[in-house]
Amino acid sequence: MADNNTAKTETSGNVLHMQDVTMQFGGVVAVNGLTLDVNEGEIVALIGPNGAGKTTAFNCVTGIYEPTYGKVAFKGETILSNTPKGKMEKMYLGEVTPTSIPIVKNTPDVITKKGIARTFQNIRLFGQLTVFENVLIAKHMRAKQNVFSATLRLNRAEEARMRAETMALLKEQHLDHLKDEIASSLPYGLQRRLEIARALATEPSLLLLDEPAAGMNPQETQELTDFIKEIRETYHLSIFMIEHHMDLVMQISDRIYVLDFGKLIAQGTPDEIQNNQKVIDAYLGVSDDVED
Ligand SMILES: Nc1ncnc2c1ncn2[C@@H]1O[C@H](COP(=O)(O)OP(=O)(O)OP(=O)(O)O)[C@@H](O)[C@H]1O
Repeated sequence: MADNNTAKTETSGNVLHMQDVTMQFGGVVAVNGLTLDVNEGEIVALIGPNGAGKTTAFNCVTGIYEPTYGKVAFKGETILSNTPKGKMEKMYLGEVTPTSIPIVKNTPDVITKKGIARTFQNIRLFGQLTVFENVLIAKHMRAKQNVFSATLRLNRAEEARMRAETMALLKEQHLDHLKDEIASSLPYGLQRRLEIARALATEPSLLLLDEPAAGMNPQETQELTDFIKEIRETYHLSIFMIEHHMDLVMQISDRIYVLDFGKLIAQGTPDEIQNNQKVIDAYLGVSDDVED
């Protein structure tokens, strides 16, 4: 694989490029040679049966995991890149044969500052803080540019600016009337909305949503579908989303990637994916005893 740290990806307007990303835990290859792209302004879904490796793939983009092998580039800059070393060189079970590529490491906070934000499968708000405080903390995260400003108190003007921006964001998200509510006291659907607002506070250009419709009823899911389309336009976002609600996925995705047992088994438009036999088999589970 030709590579260097600053190489631009081939696709113009490419926001996220994952190349041969492999994540191995002991003897389990959770993600196996995953290559995919998210281009500017796209909504791209990553789907697949339970345990297919979707969340692990997200964790490899946001720096929670250091991939065992492969590269992740954001707007043409390699943000994570690794090749098996030491014991893993012998244990490696990935499908792509590793080559010697430069090692690039970045922690999740650095990756967030570069412009990638995410939400989690299990909502991770600061439950005991207010709606306002949850978003303000994310603003602070964006503002802290280095260790000095992170350890010194911010000046009053900057604090006031961040508070004003937090309020403006809550208004845009129609959450301003709830600003003093304790986050954990909100209904589930609103907690999800708040988690997205908090992600937006870091001013991302790529937003990763991990099962945003989990636990929602059909009406809430439809509202969320409209909401995701709306924030893509308002904030000029590219969106990469894991989701099990197929109605939502088929309605809003420009393109879909399908994982099964860590490997990409299909990619295409919603129409192409719906009619793909490999995808249908993966979801239904092909079994030898179905004829009985
Ligand atoms: N930290 C870890 N240590 C060991 N194995 C792990 C770890 N994280 C994930 N796995 C394994 O990797 C595989 C993929 O898990 P992952 O959670 O990424 O799947 P998923 O597609 O997101 O599933 P779901 O749709 O149920 O959320 C599973 O077999 C899982 O048990």
